[in-house]
Amino acid sequence: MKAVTAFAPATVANVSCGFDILGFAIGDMGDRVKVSLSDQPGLRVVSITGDGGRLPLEAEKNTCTVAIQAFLDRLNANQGLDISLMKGLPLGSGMGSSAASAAAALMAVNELMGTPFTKTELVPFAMEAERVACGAAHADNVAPSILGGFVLIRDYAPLDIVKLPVPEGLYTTLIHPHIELRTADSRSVLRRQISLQDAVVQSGNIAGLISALYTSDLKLLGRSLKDVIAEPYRALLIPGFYELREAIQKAGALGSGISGSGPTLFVLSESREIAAAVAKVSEEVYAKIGLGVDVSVAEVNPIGAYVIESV
Ligand SMILES: Nc1ncnc2c1ncn2[C@@H]1O[C@H](COP(=O)(O)OP(=O)(O)OP(=O)(O)O)[C@@H](O)[C@H]1O
Ligand SMILES: N[C@@H](CCO)C(=O)O
Repeated sequence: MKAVTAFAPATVANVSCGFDILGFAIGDMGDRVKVSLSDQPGLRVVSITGDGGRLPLEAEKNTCTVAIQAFLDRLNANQGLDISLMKGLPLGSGMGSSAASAAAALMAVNELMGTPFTKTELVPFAMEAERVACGAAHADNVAPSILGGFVLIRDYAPLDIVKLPVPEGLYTTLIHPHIELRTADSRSVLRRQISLQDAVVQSGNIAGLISALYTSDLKLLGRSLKDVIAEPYRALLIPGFYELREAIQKAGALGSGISGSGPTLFVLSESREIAAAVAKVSEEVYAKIGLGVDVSVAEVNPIGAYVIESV
């Protein structure tokens, strides 16, 4: 039976000031999904590795199968499919774990079915998976995971996705303290209303960030990494957040923020050396706090999801 395997990378959603509307794909860590044609009707998750046995096998709960079901529904198709998921990302980390599974699954099934959709057209199917994973159909992880690079979701109704330029010489340090934060939980601490003053501050920073990407002005990019909407509430859920931020600034970073809904922090730097220095001070801060941490340095992933093998 024909089978296709695809990969989709980790993502940094929000990029500080762009709550639910900005994200970028990062590095070469991600999830792999194999989708095989089957004689049996319906969708089956036949195996999951790398998740410590924690992810659901039920088709209506796993983000791979939820996304594929939305894809098949749009085609009015009811092809039986077997799905194998190889998790490469930690759950509840803020690195777009649920999104990477959905994005890889869609790349694979799209290839298997003769590529009826463009990459951009796959995004709404992956958003349905996010709705199941965290209660909100946000696109700022799934869109960059599928498309690569920096992506703006200008509007959700109707969906308007804009690919943004990736400036050269940008390095990201990802700091993942060993706690787990469910996106649904870190969305529940947010305020439903914001003040006019905060709206003005946030708009200025989003505009600054977009401008910085087009002009490759890395200092402006760093200055624009400010979030007055989500970070003040989510920072309280991340041990050592303010201490870490101070150490990061002293190490010479351009700026930093919470990756997606946390607990991972992303830090942007203009050289690999500074990004490595940020990694070192982060390990020191967490050693002092007594909490384990994984730290890595990566560049923006410009490609996004891709097909690895079609047999
Ligand atoms: N294939 C899957 N991969 C990952 N998570 C999945 C998958 N299928 C279902 N889920 C559910 O999604 C939730 C994990 O998503 P969550 O949004 O908390 O983490 P994340 O994707 O790493 O974070 P973030 O969206 O902040 O980047 C878990 O509750 C998990 O059960
Ligand atoms: N924009 C989403 C991203 C989750 O990774 C949030 O901040 O809740």
